[in-house]
Amino acid sequence: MDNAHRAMFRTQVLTQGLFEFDTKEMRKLVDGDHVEERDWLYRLMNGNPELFGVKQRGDKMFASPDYNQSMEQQREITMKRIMYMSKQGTFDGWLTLPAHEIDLKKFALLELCAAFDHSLAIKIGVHFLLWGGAIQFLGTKRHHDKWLEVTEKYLIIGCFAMTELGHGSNVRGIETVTTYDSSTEEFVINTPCESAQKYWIGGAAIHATHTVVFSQLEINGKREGVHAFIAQIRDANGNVCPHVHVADCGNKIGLNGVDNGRIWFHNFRIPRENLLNSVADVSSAGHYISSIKDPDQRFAAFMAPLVSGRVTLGSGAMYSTKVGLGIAIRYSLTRRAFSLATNGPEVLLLDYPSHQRRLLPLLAKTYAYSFASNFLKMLYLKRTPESNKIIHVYSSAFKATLTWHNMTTLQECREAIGGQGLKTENRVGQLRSEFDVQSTFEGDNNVLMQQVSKALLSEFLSAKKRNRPLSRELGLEHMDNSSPVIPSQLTSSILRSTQFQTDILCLREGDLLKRFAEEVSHYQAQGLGKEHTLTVTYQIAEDLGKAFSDLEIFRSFVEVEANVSAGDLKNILGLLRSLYVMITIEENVSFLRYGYLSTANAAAVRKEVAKLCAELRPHALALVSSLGIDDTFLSPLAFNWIEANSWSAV
Ligand SMILES: Cc1cc2nc3c(=O)[nH]c(=O)nc-3n(C[C@H](O)[C@H](O)[C@H](O)COP(=O)(O)OP(=O)(O)OC[C@H]3O[C@@H](n4cnc5c(N)ncnc54)[C@H](O)[C@@H]3O)c2cc1C
Repeated sequence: MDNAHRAMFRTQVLTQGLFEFDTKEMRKLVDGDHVEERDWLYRLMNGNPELFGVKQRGDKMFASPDYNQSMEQQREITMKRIMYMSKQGTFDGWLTLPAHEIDLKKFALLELCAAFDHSLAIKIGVHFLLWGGAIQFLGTKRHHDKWLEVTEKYLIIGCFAMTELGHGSNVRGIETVTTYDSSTEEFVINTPCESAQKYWIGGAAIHATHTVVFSQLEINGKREGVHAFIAQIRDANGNVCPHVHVADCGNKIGLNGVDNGRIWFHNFRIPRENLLNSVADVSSAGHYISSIKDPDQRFAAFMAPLVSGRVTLGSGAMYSTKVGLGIAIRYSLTRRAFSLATNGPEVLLLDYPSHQRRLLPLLAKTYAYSFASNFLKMLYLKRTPESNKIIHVYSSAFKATLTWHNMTTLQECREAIGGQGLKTENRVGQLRSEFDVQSTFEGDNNVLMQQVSKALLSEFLSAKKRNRPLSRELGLEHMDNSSPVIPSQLTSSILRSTQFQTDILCLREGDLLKRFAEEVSHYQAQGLGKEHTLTVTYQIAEDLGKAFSDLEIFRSFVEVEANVSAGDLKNILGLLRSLYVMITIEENVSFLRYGYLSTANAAAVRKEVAKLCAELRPHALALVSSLGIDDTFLSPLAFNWIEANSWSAV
């Protein structure tokens, strides 16, 4: 490489800002916890070049799966990586230590796995969080003693069979049926029709030896609703057990390292003890017993294992978003295109205001969403039986918002790096395919958002009926006061104030919740049933779900900032928060639709977005360096891409 090119990579990447903040301190805020353990896992992966695809490109090393391998090869190497990580102690204590000691570490390491490869994270997640979580949350001592340790050591491999061909989001509608035979004290599981075949079950096609089967329980001809059972589907030699049929779901648009499969059961018998019985049990004589009498509450209790999955999907999505932004923003600091004057130097991509507008708001959102995801993990960690409903609302809203953001960001990053985005080596486009599935699994995003609005409505109506204050846990207490008033003329300093930002987001949420309640009551007065009413009011419900999510994400940002003392770090956080709020307002038409902003004020917000982007531009490199992604997980495009593409490197 000639000297001119060398200088290009040295000087442009080191563009200095007006002030400098401590990138290590920022990383601690973004990661939230277990920074050293995350670095330990980076070292573990980078230390096994063959298994983790670590290769030299130019003057740097990069670790990445080879997505050009066949589906079979990708599955095999994913399993090998897991077994290697297991041997190195990565999963020690994941199911046997008390939750408050291990959960955050578990989540931290899963985030790292997601940044390396989604299949790796999902395959581990299915085994530990879905299968293992079902045993933990739905089982009792007899199941914990028998299954948790062997699961943690990978002596068995678990999967989670909930979805069927005919029913996904509507779990209550599943058709697999389990009856009880008191003469042998066994349950008998059956797939009564083709739409009842279990579908998409991660691990079922090849590796899983055991599964949790979700099924309708029928006792003495009476349907007791969905229950969960343990079933061994393969023997120690990997042969499928009698009375079970398994088929492969085949190639997917991404996530081919996970062996998703289909399962049918034909008079498949399991011992009575295999019913996961923390919620309900069947006596040896065949009597159904449950301390939860309300079928709705009983069903909700069976959905508990899905919550931890939702918590980690959001945080894992943020990690792959950071990889995309790390690559695209670093590239935009070294790549030039066109000059603004004849014979003038070509302009760096990130010096174009339009390029800043494409990437920097996504970066600000990623900071905001990372703080929100850390908040959610703490909420989950401190859970009590009473807080389950609240966690369900937050995890649903954040899972949807964060995974949607992940897709938008990866697509924008793929376009921002131009033609290089097509090269699998550059990761961004591939990550987009690998993570696409997140918006529909572990709760379809649209369905989850409906549940958020429903929960807010039910809290609002219940508080009104009982004449009590609105829930602080859901952050609705602001509605007990009069609605905030937005200044008629918004200046830059007002727009950047936390007071204005709080007011506008609260105004929107409060107003939408009241409008939603009014619309629902209007339709009910016309004689429409409760469920039907909720389907025709979907537009306002959709706006409300987003409003709740945006406000709570903003609040988690403010909380992080409050714990940082005055100085450069706080200054940069202030800019990021303001950009997060401005872009949220700019992108959501609801602020104009319902009149929370005048058109003049909406124009002021738009101008502020551009101003904030320009102010953040000098900090772009420091901001992506603080995201906690090891250089090896980026791609040659993020560094010296000329060297990596030189003739000598071919
Ligand atoms: C790669 C992969 C791995 C998976 N792994 C597992 C696994 O290990 N175990 C497991 O049990 N499952 C697994 N799943 C299944 C996954 O959880 C389901 O795909 C998901 O729950 C959605 O169900 P569905 O595909 O039947 O879609 P549906 O629920 O039928 O949804 C289809 C569409 O209808 C919309 N819709 C649904 N209900 C409503 C409504 N009330 N109002 C308006 N619109 C609605 C949805 O928004 C969606 O756009 C996996 C799926 C994939 C693709």
